[in-house]
Amino acid sequence: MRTAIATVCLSGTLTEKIEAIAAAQFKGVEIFENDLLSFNGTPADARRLIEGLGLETITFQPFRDFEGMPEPQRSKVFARAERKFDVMQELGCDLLMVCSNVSPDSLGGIERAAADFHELGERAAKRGMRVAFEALSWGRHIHDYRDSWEVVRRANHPAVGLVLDSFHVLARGTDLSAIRSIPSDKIFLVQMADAPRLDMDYLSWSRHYRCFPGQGDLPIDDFMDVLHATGFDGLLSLEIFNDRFRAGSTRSVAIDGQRSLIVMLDELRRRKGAAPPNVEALPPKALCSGVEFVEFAVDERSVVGLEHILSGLGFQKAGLHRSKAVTRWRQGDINIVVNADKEGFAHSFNITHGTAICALALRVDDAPGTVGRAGSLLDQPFQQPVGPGEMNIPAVRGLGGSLLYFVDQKSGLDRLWDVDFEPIAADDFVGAGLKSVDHISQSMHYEEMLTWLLFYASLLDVRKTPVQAVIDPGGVVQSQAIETDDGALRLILNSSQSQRTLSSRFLNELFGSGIQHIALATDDIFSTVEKLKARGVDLLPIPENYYDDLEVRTDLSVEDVGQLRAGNILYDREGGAEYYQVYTKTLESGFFFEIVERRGYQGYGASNAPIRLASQTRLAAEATPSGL
Ligand SMILES: O=C(O)c1ccc(O)c(O)c1
Ligand SMILES: [Mg+2]
Repeated sequence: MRTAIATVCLSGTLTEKIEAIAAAQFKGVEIFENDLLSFNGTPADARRLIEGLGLETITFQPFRDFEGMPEPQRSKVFARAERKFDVMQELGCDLLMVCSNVSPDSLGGIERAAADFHELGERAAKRGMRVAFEALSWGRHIHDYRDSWEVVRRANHPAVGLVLDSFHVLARGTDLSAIRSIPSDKIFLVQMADAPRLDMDYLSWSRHYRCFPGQGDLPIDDFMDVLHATGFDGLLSLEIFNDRFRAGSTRSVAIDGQRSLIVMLDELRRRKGAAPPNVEALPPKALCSGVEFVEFAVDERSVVGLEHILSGLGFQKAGLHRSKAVTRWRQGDINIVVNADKEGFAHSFNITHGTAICALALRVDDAPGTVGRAGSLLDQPFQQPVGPGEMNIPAVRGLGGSLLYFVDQKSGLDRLWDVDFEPIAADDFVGAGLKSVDHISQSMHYEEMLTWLLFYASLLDVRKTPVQAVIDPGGVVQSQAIETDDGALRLILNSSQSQRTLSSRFLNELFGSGIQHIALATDDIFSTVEKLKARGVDLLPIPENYYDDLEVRTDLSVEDVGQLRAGNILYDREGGAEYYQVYTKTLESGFFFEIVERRGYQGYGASNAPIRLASQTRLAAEATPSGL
């Protein structure tokens, strides 16, 4: 299998795209015609650029509106093809990709199209070239791979082959079984693209929403299984048209592409017990059983405020780091590390971002295996010097330059609290009933959302939930959860295109993407809220109207609603399952805590989010001097 990526996937100029593609360790590239037309140099210059970086141009595309044209257009189309062969010769590319005709002038008929392709094959072969035919899902006469294959079959020419594009095949829900009987040597190119499930016309869906395999909802694995059944071992290339990719980081999107292919082929290997040659076997996805700790980077000033909040929430100072200005705060199964050291990663993070979460540690089944997998997925490993006798906890770089640590039992990494910390005796410790980290909510730039989705989903054994649009007073926030089947790990990714949402404002405050809030779980929200109040914790006030509505919307008694109202507790229900949420007021840095109680409930209270966001926005406006 030779993998490649189309230049159309990436932002930037042709030069930037080619450099990013080479840096992401691709060996092949599809040159999208517009990238060549806008390149300030000859095709031979482009060839030097491409080949100079060790890349090969696997195809030049698209050649449009070719088959089934009546005269005089037909002759013109062939003349145009000859000109493109000239360009390809200079470019060093031997495969022209032709997509099915969309012109209203084109005539239907498989036989007519096959005759056109036979002639094009003759012309290509004379120059040592080949042509490959793709059925666009919105093609005028040909929009089904079974028809494009019939055209190729009847063209009956060694220089004429088929393109299978997973988007066009899967978007239409075409039966995949016919792929099994296509001779693999007639499949000249496979283009891979996933997409979210959207109800819209094929063209708009394809041109704006495609994404890398695994980032969307299409049954990519079914497609790969039938392709595998043909014995296909040829060119497999990513072809993504996506507005976010066009605005995103050229380099990181190229790496995402490579990462998506590595995972997709490894999954194929796992399902089939074998894979096409040259496909590397990865360690399995990490089984994550929870969050071991959350680490805050603070300075001398902010440490006081944070520790005050932590005590208010019922945390106890449980350990002092043996060699650094770092403390462990603990309650139930939750560990919060407060890092005020003047050296090292947390300090640098604090200088750049202010008081913020600089690291997250996950409990996994096999920490060395997880970092091994991360390495194969082109994640960025992280190392910093450790003190004598201290534990070296493996980590990779995560969102916004923060760290993601992995702790396991197998390697003894879970002994870190005894090894690295001097315990502080707990005398009269009474917590607030907080048990575990329920979920962690991260805000990021809109263009990065698919990057981090893939980052987590490629490394960890998690599933993603459908994207929700949440209404903030300043705009719409896209929100997506990534979770383990048992809910031991729940991460929320948030992003918005508006600059005025709290999510975007947090990014500005933090100077980057990061964790905006952590939800902690209790088994008794009412008792926890009582304890927090007694400790003077300021909770986010919720408007009266919300509780009035709860009285009529649910069958909760007036007393029940009164209790919710008194505690500023939000409530949601899914069938018989119930969810309770309460929020601390937002800290200076834009960060806040949430406390939740789940009674069989699996969601995140999406219907309450606009109420909470409006309250937070109102409070933020009151706190900001008007400037008048
Ligand atoms: O959107 C298009 O026109 C287009 C062009 C070339 C392709 O390979 C494709 O899948 C779509
Ligand atoms: Mg295509």
